[in-house]
Amino acid sequence: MEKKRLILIGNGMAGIRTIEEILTLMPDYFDITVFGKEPYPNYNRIQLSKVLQGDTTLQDITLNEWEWYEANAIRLYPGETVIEIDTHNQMVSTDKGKQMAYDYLIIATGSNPFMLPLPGVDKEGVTAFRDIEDCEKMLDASKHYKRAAVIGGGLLGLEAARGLLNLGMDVDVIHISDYLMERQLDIAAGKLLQKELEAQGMNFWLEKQTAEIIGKKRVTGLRFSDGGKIPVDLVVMAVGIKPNVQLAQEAGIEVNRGIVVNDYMETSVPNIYAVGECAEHNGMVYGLVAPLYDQGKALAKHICGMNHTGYKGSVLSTQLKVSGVHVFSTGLIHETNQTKSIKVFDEWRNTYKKLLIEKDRLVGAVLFGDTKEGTKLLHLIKQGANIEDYFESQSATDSQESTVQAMADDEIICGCNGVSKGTIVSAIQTKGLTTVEEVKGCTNASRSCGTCKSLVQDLLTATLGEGYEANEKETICSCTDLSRDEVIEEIRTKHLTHSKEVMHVLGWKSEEGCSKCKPALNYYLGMLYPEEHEDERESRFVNERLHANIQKDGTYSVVPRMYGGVTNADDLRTIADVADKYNVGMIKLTGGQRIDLLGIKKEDLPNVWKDLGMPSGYAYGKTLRTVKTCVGSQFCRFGTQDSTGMGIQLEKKFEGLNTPHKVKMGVSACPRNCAEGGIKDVGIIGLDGIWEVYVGGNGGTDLRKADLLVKVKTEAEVLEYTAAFLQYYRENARYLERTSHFVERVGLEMIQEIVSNSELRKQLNERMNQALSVYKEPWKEVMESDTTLKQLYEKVFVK
Ligand SMILES: Cc1cc2nc3c(=O)[nH]c(=O)nc-3n(C[C@H](O)[C@H](O)[C@H](O)COP(=O)(O)OP(=O)(O)OC[C@H]3O[C@@H](n4cnc5c(N)ncnc54)[C@H](O)[C@@H]3O)c2cc1C
Ligand SMILES: NC(=O)c1ccc[n+]([C@@H]2O[C@H](COP(=O)([O-])OP(=O)(O)OC[C@H]3O[C@@H](n4cnc5c(N)ncnc54)[C@H](O)[C@@H]3O)[C@@H](O)[C@H]2O)c1
Ligand code: SF4
Ligand code: FES
Repeated sequence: MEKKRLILIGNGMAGIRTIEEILTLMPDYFDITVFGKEPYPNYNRIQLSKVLQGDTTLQDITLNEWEWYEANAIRLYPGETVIEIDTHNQMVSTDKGKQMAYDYLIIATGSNPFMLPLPGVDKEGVTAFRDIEDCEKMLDASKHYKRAAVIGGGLLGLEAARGLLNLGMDVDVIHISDYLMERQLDIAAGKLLQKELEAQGMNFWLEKQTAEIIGKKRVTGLRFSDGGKIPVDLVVMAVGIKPNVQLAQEAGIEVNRGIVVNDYMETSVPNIYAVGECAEHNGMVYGLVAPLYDQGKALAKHICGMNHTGYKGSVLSTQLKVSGVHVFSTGLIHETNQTKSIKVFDEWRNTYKKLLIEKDRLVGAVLFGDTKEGTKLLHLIKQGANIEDYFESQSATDSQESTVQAMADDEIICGCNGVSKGTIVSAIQTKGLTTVEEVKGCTNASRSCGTCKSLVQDLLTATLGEGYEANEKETICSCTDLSRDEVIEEIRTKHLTHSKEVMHVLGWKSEEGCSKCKPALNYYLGMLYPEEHEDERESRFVNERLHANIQKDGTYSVVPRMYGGVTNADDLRTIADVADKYNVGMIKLTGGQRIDLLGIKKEDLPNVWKDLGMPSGYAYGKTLRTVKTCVGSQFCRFGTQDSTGMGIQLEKKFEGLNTPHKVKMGVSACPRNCAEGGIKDVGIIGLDGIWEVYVGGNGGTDLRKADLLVKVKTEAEVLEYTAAFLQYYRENARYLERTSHFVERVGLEMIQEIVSNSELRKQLNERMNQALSVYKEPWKEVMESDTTLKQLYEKVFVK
């Protein structure tokens, strides 16, 4: 049988999902051609926010690799735009002069960002946030400019603003309404959200209309309709989207706001369908993937000739993808004459919940601070459930794991992809799935925004029991299917010594690797072969390459080593002279008892180091940072041991050691613990005649109290046990895993068992000494290399 010719216009999320559904139903029925304006395979547009926020990379957001099109015999024309549809002859024409006939045509052209028609909107530095190109523009601008303005305080604007903050920019958000996300939240939640985002560093201008974008060639500022002005170097327009309907309109297809479709996604012209953000169903145009995927499912069934009831519209739910902020809304947001509401505001926990009820039926919900109930509420609203059903369902306990256990089989776990608990559990059981990645591949759950990932994990745990965690395989990154342990094993057995070699021999999917695997491989190779492996500086993060911390304004900070936090008058005088000579912007004492010189120009760095004549404090690296000490027995009347001396010994021994993540230490001489060892990676407390060694503490975002590893009698033993712990951590932690997470993952008992075994401890110490033996002071090394000086610091160094 001759295959039917199916053409898809738009290689985006809704169109390709429809093709996937069609392939599942009738893999060999159509001869498929896809035209995509963007020069990429189908990627996850949703994740652009995460790319901007630094949580993932552009390489990692591809949904369907080139090989997928090939394997499914799909002819893909990337970077090619369809410019005309001839509905009479059933042909399409492209901007590259191609003409192609179809039996069926699907239009999935998505939306265009709405750009306010302001004077100056075409200036350099003004961008939308819709595609990879926009994302790259922002990433690039953040390297050269400081001040960003986002126009529009909706979902997109706030996610963009968070990304720009993460990129080191100052961010103003200009919003037309009197509170944020007014289309998705009520005023109470909107105000709580504003407070939270202000605490994160965003600056808001509410009830403001932008009147003009100022600047010559490039934007330099914004003028508001009330006459006020603000200076900016980058403007991101996020004031909504417009369905991309021009092509359909010109072809005579019925268009209202979007391309008008019926329940089967049929347009007004036979054999032409529309799906996604460009389609209008029952007067609704949707801008979230969940309804678009439902449309795709309905269209696939229809085009494959299956019996079905068609698409009936969707109940929407939204979540903001900004870390540290939990907001959710679904169904009706605002009270009406017919609704009654339940509102709970917990000022102490900073949470807010509003439920809207119409004739005893739950019709809407807004959550702030705690969104655990989101999926359940969405499900109940979709079902048209009675409010009593909700109260009954609340009898489940608060823990998330028991939340999934208490869910009914038809409850939705992944809102974006419409995947129910029953589907996931059955796939785990019948297909032997053991990881989130496998569940994603098999059911699509967690394939879009990713917010349901933890629920999928809970379902795996609930279904597989204790065995799940042991089974979960986390690959290093999407360049490989191998886990960290597998890669290390292969490096060891095949004696691979360079990252490129590892990627080549182990069949990396991308030749160059990505920002996740490159520094990780460099670390693993250095850890395995400290003497043989030559550090691959180019794969390190910028601060480590330059041996200084880059600051918001593009200058650097310099922190010289100050062993145990002890200094002297000569060193202080030298530091003062350097500060004067190089116009240091600020001299600041750090939390780790050192002196930070801030505001130094990149080209001055080598000369600053030379004039200081002190070793690098490594305030920028994945290595030992500081050893904070208390004054101890020498001066303090409570001191039982020489904590300062002990700290200096530790710092001198372990300085420059490459570790999976930064390592901080603290040494105190009595339980008052003035050096705060309880929140350090290694904390030492001196008591009468003994030293306690604590590990795995953290004082940062994931606050964790350190665990007591061992009690010893001598300073030599402190050094020996610390070395054994650190070497065990170096050899077994994942790259970028802090000791706090490592200790939790591996378990304190296991670590105690290893380091208390004298033979294993001896071996760990030997390997540690080998690693330490190759240490070279980095600032000195840079100053001795003309090539590095020229390549990295751009100015000839005065030797
Ligand atoms: C930064 C960001 C974050 C988001 N976050 C979320 C989220 O968390 N949750 C959520 O549900 N939704 C989110 N969305 C919205 C979601 O991405 C969209 O709803 C979804 O991508 C729409 O899919 P679509 O296929 O209709 O359109 P698109 O994905 O835009 O695909 C349309 C494609 O068609 C191409 N095209 C257009 N005209 C032509 C032509 N004439 N010829 C050939 N090709 C053409 C376009 O270039 C585009 O590649 C987000 C959007 C953005 C921009
Ligand atoms: N987490 C998510 O689900 C997510 C994230 C990003 C984007 N998206 C989707 O992408 C699309 C675009 O998002 P969006 O935030 O641009 O659309 P939106 O329509 O949700 O929000 C636009 C916001 O801009 C404001 N605005 C309008 N005109 C303005 C003006 N002149 N000055 C200042 N503010 C003005 C509006 O009041 C509104 O709050 C939407 O469909 C959205 O659902 C979803
Ligand atoms: S920890 Fe104890 S010994 Fe050290 S400074 Fe504080 S009180 Fe004194
Ligand atoms: S809820 Fe978005 S991917 Fe599952």
